[in-house]
Amino acid sequence: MAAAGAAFGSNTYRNGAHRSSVKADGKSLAANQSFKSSSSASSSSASSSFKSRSLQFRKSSPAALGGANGAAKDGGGVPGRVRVAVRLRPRNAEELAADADFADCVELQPELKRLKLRKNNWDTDTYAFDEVFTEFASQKRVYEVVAKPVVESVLEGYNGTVMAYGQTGTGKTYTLGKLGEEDTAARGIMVRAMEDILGDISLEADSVSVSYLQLYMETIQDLLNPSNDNISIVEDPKTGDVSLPGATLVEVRDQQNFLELLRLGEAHRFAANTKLNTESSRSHAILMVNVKRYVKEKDPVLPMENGSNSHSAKTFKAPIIRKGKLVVVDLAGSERIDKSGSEGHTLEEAKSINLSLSALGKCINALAENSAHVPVRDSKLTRLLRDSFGGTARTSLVITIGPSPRHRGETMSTIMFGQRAMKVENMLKLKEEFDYKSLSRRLELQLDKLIAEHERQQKAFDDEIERIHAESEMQIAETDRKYADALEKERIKYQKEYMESIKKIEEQLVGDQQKHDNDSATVSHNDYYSNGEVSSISALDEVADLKKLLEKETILKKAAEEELTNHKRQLYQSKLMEASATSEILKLRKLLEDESRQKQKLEGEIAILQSQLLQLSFDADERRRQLDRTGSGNDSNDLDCLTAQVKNPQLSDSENGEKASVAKLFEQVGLHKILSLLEADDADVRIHAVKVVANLAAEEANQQKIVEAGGLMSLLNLLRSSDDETIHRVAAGAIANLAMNETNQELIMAQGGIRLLSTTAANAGDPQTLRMVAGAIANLCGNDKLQTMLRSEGGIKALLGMVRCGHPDVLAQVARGIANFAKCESRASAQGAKTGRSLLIEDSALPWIVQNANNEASAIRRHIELALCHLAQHEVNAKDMISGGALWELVRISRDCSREDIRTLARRSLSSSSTFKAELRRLRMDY
Ligand SMILES: Nc1ncnc2c1ncn2[C@@H]1O[C@H](COP(=O)(O)OP(=O)(O)OP(=O)(O)O)[C@@H](O)[C@H]1O
Repeated sequence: MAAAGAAFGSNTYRNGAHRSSVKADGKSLAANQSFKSSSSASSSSASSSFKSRSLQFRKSSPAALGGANGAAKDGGGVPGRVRVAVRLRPRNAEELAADADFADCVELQPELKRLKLRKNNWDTDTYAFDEVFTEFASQKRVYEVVAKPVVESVLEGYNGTVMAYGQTGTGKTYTLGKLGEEDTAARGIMVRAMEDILGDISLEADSVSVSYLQLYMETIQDLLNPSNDNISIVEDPKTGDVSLPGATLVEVRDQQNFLELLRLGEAHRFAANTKLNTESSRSHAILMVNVKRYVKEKDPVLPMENGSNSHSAKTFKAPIIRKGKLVVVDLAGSERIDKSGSEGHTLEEAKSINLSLSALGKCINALAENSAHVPVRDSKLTRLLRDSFGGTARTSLVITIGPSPRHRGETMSTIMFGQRAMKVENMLKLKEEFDYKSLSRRLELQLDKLIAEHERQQKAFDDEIERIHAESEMQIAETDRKYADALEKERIKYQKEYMESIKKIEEQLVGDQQKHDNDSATVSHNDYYSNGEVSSISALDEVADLKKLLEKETILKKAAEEELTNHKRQLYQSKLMEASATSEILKLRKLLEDESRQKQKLEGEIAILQSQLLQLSFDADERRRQLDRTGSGNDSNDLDCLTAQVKNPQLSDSENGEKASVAKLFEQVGLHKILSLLEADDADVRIHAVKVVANLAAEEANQQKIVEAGGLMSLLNLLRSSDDETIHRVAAGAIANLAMNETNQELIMAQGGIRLLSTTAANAGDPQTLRMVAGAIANLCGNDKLQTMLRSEGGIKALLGMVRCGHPDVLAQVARGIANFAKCESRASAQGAKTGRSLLIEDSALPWIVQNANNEASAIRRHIELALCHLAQHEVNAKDMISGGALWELVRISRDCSREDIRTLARRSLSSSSTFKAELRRLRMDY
C-alpha cells in the first residue's frame, strides 16, 4: 500500500510547525494551505469555511512528496494544523424523555465557531473550534466543510485523513459511514468522498483502490476478507511510510461497486452491545482509499542524437504518477469504562479502546507541543496513523458530542481532545484574569510605536530647523548684498555728481579767468573802480552757485541716509525673524525632550511590570514547589496553590487536564486535610478551603469522596455558623454540585439542608449567592422522594422568595426548581401516589409561573413552559390553572413553543383534560 509523508514519527514534520511556504512551480503553497474562514454560511461555499481554496500545487515528481526526507530536503512540508470541527447529535428519544427538564450540557454558537460547556449550574467554559455544527447541520454541509478540502488535496497527491472521535452513540459512524441508501441526503463522508474522487479522475487512465480494516483489541482485521485477521503494519525505516501489505486492496470502478464494499465491510464490523448504545461499535474502522493519477507534464526539450539544435528537437510529454491516500477513521467510542457498565470481555475491549485512544491523545499532545519524542509505538492505532496524521497529510477531525447533561464528563473529555488536536497553544478557553505578560507585550508594542513616532517627529523637526536656518541665511545674505549694492550705487552717484560739480566750477573759473584777462587787456587803468565792481558781482554769483550745489548735496546726502536707515530696518527685521526661528527651534527641542522623558517613564513602567511578572512567575514556581513538598506547612499558602491548581488544571497538567490535576490534589494533600481547613480559625483560610472544596465538588468523580469524608456536613455547618456571605455563596455552590446526586440529596435533606438554604437565601443580598442557593434547591426539587418534606420545610417558599432579586440567572434557577418539582408531582400523580392539587399551587406559585411563562429569557421560559405542561397533566390542577390564566399560556405553548417536544406535551395535556376541553369549547377556542 502506498504511503506518503511523515507525521507522528518525524521530528521534521511536527503538525503545523512548518509555517514557511513551500515553493513549487514558482507558486507559494502557504496561501493554498491555510484554511480561512468564510462568512458565508451557504452550503455551496461551505467548504471554503474550512479552507480557502483548493490546492493549486503541482509537484514535478511524486517522489518528492513521498517521504519526510525527500520533502524535508525540499525545504518544508505542508503547513497547516489539524482542523477540528465539533458536531452535536440531536437528542434521541431517551434523552427527550429523561432530560426534558435539564438544560443541555452544551450551548453552540455556530456563528462564532464556539461551544459553551456547562460546568455546573452556574458556570460555563467556552471553547473555539474551526467549525461548530449544530444538531441541524446537514450531512452535505459537514462533508463540504470537513472532508471536501481533504479529498481535494488527496486528488492533488497528498495524504489526507478524516477522523471522528467521540463518545459512543454520538454520531461518528453516522457522520462518516452512513450509506444513505434510503435517503441520499443522509450519505456520510465516505460515500460522498468516493463520489467526488470518481467524478474527478479519469477511469481510463487513473485508478482508485480501497482497503477496509478494523482495529480491534490491538489486532488489525481485514473487513473485506475477515479470515485475514492479523495484518501486520510495515513501516519504511527511511521514509516512515506505513503500509499494510497483507490487506485486501480492491479497485473501485464505480460508486455502486464502492457501496457494496462498504456494505460488506459493515457486515463484518464487530459491534458489541453495551449499556449505552446497542449498536455501539467497539472497534476502530479504517477506510483507506488510494488514488493513483497520471499527470502529463513537459520534459525538458531533448536534443536529437545528432546534436542538432532545438528547432529540429522533439518535445516529449512523459506521464507522471501522482499518488494520494485518503484515510477515514471511525474511532471506537471514547466513553469511560465505569459508565459503560462493561464487564469481563467487554471490559477488556473498553480498556484496549481506551489504550489506543489515549495513545492517540498522547501523540497529538506531543505533536501539538513540538516535543522531541512522539510516542507513536504505544499502540497499533498510532502506528497505523503514523503517516496519515499531521506532517504531509491534511487532517480533519470531527469530534461528536451528545447534548445530555448526564454525559458531561465524556463531552468534556471529547472537547479537550479536540482542543488539544488544534494544538495546545490554540486552546481558546476564555479566562477573565489579569495577564501581565500580554500587558507587558502591549506596552512594548506601544513603546515601539512611540519610539517610531518620536523618530519621525525628530526628523521632521531637524528638517524644519535646517530649512529655517538656510532661509534666514539666504535672507541675510540677500539683504547684505542689497545694502552693499545700494551703497556702491550711492557712492558712484555722489562721486559722479561731485566730479561734475568740480568740473563745472573749474570751467566757470577758467571762463571767469579768461574774461578777466580779456577785460584787463582792453580796459584802462582808469576803469579801476568799475572793474572792481564787476569782479565783486561775479564772486557773489559764484557763492550763490556754490550754495545751491551745497544744498543739493545736502538733499542727496539726506536721501542716501534715508536709504541706509531703510536697509538697516530690513536687516533688523531679518534678525528678528532669525530670533523667532531660533525660539521655535528651542520650543521643538523642548517638546522632543518631553517626549523622551515620557518614553523613559514608559520604559520604567515596563521594567516595573516585567519585574512584577518575574516576581509572579517566581511566586508561582515557589508555590508549586511548596505543593510538591506535600501538604505540610502553612495552610493558607497551600490552599492558594490548591485553589490556583484546581481553577487552572491545564496549567498544572496539560496532558491529562482537569481530572489528573484533581487526582494529584487528592494524592498530594489529602481530602481530609482540605476539609479540616473548612474549620480553620483564619477566615481567609476558611474561604480558600471552601473554594477548593467547591471546585472539587464540580467534578462528578470527587463528589462521593467529599461526602464520605464528611465534606457535605462541613459545608452545611458553614452555612449554619458563618456570617460571611462569600462563604455562604461558595458553600451553597458546592452543595448545589453535590445535590446533583440522588443519595446526596437525601443526605442534605436529612441534615436540615432546606432550612439552612432557606435561611441563607433570606439573608443574602448578592444575586450570585441567591443563584447558588436556588440552584441547590432546584436540584433537590428533582427528587421524587423528597417532595413533601421539601415543601413542608419551606423549600418552595424559599424558591419563590428569591425572585425578589429579579436577576435573570436566579429566576432561571427558580424556574428550573419549579419545573423539576412539577415533573416529580406529575409522575407521582400518574402512578397514583399523589391525589391532591399541586403543592406548587398550594404554596401560591401559580401567579409567578403564569407571569413568567412567556419570559423573554429562554432559560426561564423553557422551564416554566415545562412546569405548566406538567401541572396540566393532573386534572385536579385544571380549575386553578384556568382561573389563574394558565390555560392561555398552555394554548400559546401548544402553538408557538420552539421546542417540538414541549409543544407536543402541551397539546397532550390540553387534549387529555376534560376541564380544559370544556373551557376551550366554552371560549370557542382551538388549540
Ligand atoms: N446528526 C445526526 N442526526 C440524526 N441522527 C443521528 C445523528 N448523529 C447520530 N445519529 C443517530 O444516533 C445514533 C448513534 O449514532 P452512531 O452509531 O453514528 O454513533 P457512534 O458515535 O458511531 O457510536 P459508536 O461509538 O458506538 O460507534 C444512530 O442511531 C444515529 O443514526
